[in-house]
Parts: sequence; structure tokens; C-alpha cells
Amino acid sequence: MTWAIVPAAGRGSRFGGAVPKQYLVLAGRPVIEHSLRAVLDHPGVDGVMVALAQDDAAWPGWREVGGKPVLTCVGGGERADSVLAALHALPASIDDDQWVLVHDAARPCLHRDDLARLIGEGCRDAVGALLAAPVRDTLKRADADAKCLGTEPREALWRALTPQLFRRGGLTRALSSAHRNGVRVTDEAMAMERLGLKPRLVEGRDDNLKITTPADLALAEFVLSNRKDPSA
Ligand SMILES: Nc1ccn([C@@H]2O[C@H](COP(=O)(O)OP(=O)(O)OP(=O)(O)O)[C@@H](O)[C@H]2O)c(=O)n1
Ligand SMILES: C[C@](O)(CO)[C@H](O)COP(=O)(O)O
Repeated sequence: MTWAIVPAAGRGSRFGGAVPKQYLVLAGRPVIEHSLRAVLDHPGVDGVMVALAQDDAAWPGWREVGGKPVLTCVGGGERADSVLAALHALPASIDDDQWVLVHDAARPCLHRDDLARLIGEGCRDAVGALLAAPVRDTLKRADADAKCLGTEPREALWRALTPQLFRRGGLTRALSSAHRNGVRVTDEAMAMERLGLKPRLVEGRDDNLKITTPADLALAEFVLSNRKDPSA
């Protein structure tokens, strides 16, 4: 029913350290393995294309995970470039109408219930969908000196998460258009929005965090070690 794309070509500059964060050990496995297993555990996901950095020496070389095929390609300078490279590298058997699930390698705590709901609701939407979490904090806009300029209304604000689910052809066209026009898009939904499309937000768990700094890795360790069923 669908293939996954896992962008994993980042260098983790905000995290720091010699080893890119997607290869650090979390609850006994590399961060990326948790993210791959989280998407491949769904019966509707047939395989995964992983976008790697050029000459990625840390990639373990898996050719399958959980009995499903793991293919790799070389990513690009920005996350969107890596996703676009992976879209082009997908097997030709995956036609333009087929759904593709894009999930950050740096989001190891994806819960199976969130994925099931995203796929269930997203596949019924004409455009596609993404997991997102409603903003629950008061949001401030600041000046260059970190002085409050005001408070932003948060009623309609959500934090975009991953996975994000779009059809291969439409997503390829949207990301290609953004690239051609020099527009930096930070997620797949933004590329679709640019074309006037309205992806559906599917509420996801707050603990589907992205590993960006060392504090996030400690939090992810807590999240996974406190899940009743670690593969949940
Ligand atoms: N050129 C890039 C940049 C990022 N990513 C991937 O996109 C996901 C989210 O990106 P981010 O958290 O920003 O990772 P990094 O770019 O590695 O982090 P930083 O911005 O701190 O360098 C990660 O799985 C990362 O590996 C990618 O595939 N290709
Ligand atoms: C795709 C994403 O995880 C959605 O929140 C986010 O945009 C990635 O941003 P990053 O700066 O590339 O980590």
C-alpha cells in the first residue's frame, strides 16, 4: 500500500559530537533503527528508502529490517533535497498515485497507534496528511535582544511532526517546484501548501519528539523505556 522514505542525511550540527545523532545508541539500538522499525512495523508499509549522506561511514548497511526491504540513496544539502532524491530513487513499481510516508530518522519515538491513525485518516484525504501536535504553550515573538514583542494567538497553531503522507507524484512535483523556485521548505506539507493545497492535520503524541539536542536524546530514552510495549 505504501513505501516509507526516511531522510537520514543530516549531520546533526545542533546536537554536536562526532557521530551524527541518527546513529547514537538509544535504548540499546541506533536512533535510526527505532525510526525504521516504527514505520516498517505497520503492515501497510512495504519497504523503506533511506536517504544517506554521501560516503556515510556510520550506516550499518542493513538491506532489510523486520523482514522488509531497506534501500538507500544519497541525500542532498537540505532535508527537502534528501526527500526529493529518495522519491526519485524509489522502485519504478511504485506509481505516482501510491502513498509515500516520510518520517525523520531523528524521530525514534513514533507510536504505532499514531502511525495507524495517520495512515487510516490520511489515505482518505484527497491531498494527504501529517501528524501534528496542538501548541499548548503561550508563544512569544521576540526581538534580536530576546525581548518580548508580543504574544502570538495559539488557537490555530500546531507543531508539525512526522510521518507525513502524500502521493508520490504530487509530492515529487511539489518538492521539485519549491526547489526550482529557490524556496526552502522545512517539511513536505509546506511544499504542498505552496501549491494551494491543504494537507490534513492528524493529532499525534507529544512524545514523538525529534532528536535535535542532547537533552532530546535523554528524553527519548525516558519515553521508550517507559513504554509498556517497547515496540508500541
Ligand atoms: N540535508 C539533510 C538534512 C537533514 N536530513 C534529515 O532530516 C531529519 C530532520 O532534520 P534535522 O533534525 O534538522 O537533522 P540535521 O540536519 O542532522 O540537524 P542539524 O540541523 O542540527 O544539523 C533528520 O533525520 C536528518 O537526518 C536529511 O536527510 N538531509
Ligand atoms: C520535518 C520536521 O520534523 C517537521 O517538524 C521539521 O521541519 C524538520 O526540521 P529540521 O530543522 O530539518 O529538523
